[in-house]
Amino acid sequence: MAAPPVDLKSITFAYGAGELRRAVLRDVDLTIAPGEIVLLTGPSGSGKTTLLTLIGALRAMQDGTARVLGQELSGASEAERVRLRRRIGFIFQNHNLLGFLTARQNVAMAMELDGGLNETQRLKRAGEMLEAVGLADHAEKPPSQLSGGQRQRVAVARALAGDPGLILADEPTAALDKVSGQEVVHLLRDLAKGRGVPILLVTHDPRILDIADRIVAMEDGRIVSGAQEATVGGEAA
Ligand SMILES: Nc1ncnc2c1ncn2[C@@H]1O[C@H](COP(=O)(O)OP(=O)(O)OP(=O)(O)O)[C@@H](O)[C@H]1O
Repeated sequence: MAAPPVDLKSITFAYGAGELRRAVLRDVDLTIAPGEIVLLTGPSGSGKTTLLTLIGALRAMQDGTARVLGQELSGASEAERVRLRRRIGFIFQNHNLLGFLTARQNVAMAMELDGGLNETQRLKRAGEMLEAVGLADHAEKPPSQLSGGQRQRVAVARALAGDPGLILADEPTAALDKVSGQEVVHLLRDLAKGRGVPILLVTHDPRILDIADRIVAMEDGRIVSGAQEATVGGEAA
């Protein structure tokens, strides 16, 4: 069986030092299987975003071991973390598109670090990705001329454009109405499933739980349900 793209063991993390030190993750174990879509839920402050940023190599680990796309994060250098980040597609609540670039240029930018393509090829591939998210007619517009749902679809296209091994999404529907939010996550699910890319998505939004293969619930820095992947073809864990 292929190695899991995400394999966390005994992750413990605290912010602050000395008397201000506060544990926000306690002994977290989590495995995500190839192609699996996992939703991470739980009350505000339970540690979801902190866990996502550790997996995304956006902050340094403290205790425990985390293997993400084959890279061990415990003791990893900044250069190793940067290399890993380039292999991950990130989607955030407020889309993080650059206002002075068109939708197509925003998507193409995600491929700049992947030296394999020249600019013409990147812009062509960006156009194909925008078509895949239903925005072929909007490719030359800046984000300010797009609706919230359209912007988030550009963010989906951008996250997938670099052929990532993993997608990490933090509240991608928080700023969207029900219909736009569902459209965005269904699109994300279909594109990721078609490519076999696993997704870890943090959400408070009960309207999108149906896209999940598994729902992981956190409370006060611990996973309280869903830590084990479902056994494919066997009984669920
Ligand atoms: N940079 C930081 N410095 C200090 N404390 C932090 C920092 N970031 C988060 N925290 C605290 O850590 C705890 C966990 O935060 P985190 O953002 O991981 O939770 P969350 O489950 O994602 O919450 P939400 O659903 O509100 O986004 C919270 O109590 C938060 O106040």
